[in-house]
Amino acid sequence: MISAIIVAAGKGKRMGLGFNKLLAKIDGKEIIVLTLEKFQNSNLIDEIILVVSEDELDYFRENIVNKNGFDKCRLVIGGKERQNSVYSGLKNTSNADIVLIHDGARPYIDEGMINRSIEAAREYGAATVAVPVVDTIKVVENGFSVETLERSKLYSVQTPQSFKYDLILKAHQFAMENNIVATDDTMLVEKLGYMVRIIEGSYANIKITTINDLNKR
Ligand SMILES: Nc1ccn([C@@H]2O[C@H](COP(=O)(O)OP(=O)(O)OP(=O)(O)O)[C@@H](O)[C@H]2O)c(=O)n1
Ligand SMILES: C[C@](O)(CO)[C@H](O)COP(=O)(O)O
Repeated sequence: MISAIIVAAGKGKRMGLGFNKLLAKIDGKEIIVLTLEKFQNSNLIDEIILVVSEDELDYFRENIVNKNGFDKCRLVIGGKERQNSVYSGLKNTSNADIVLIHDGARPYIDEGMINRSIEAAREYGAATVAVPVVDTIKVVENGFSVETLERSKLYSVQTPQSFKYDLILKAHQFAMENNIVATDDTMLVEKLGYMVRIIEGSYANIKITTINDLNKR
């Protein structure tokens, strides 16, 4: 069983629309619909766990899932932080052996990334799509550069992030027991001492975060 956990329970504060940015439309379709279509149409994905906020559950059920015929999709309620939402999704999969965890805010993923993610999770246990950074990255303290990192070793990490189910569940449980907070899920697996495979993402696979991202392709 291959489950896709799509996290969509955020508030979109940096977008500043006053509502969930995933309901903003690009070319006439909600961002979350563009994302869900990719997984609904994949013949490798058996179920979609869509994680939403409690106050938006009914809206998403009627206007996103039912209206668009996403029959692979089950809705669950997320939490305060992205990490809590992912864990809620993990606890509601149906006997998954592989899970893909994906930001609802990344609508421009393609079938190749989904397929590579599944293959890599099977082979390595943990994987993430990523792209080599193109800017020079510096460590800054008090407004001054204190270190310039070696660019050839730096990657910008995206989603899907894919895992053997038992491993990512153990990693989230370890994080809760040890108050570990992470901005992505592969970091939690690394905290358990496991290696994470880096697989090819795309510079088009942006996370829609601020208003300027709405016009990017
Ligand atoms: N408590 C949360 C926070 C975020 N997310 C989801 O995680 C993805 C990546 O998070 P981000 O881009 O930061 O979305 P927001 O948290 O909504 O943005 P902001 O930080 O600007 O409020 C998004 O699809 C978002 O809906 C979630 O499911 N639950
Ligand atoms: C998971 C992620 O998309 C990897 O780049 C990113 O860390 C999410 O960050 P956010 O602040 O929760 O959007």
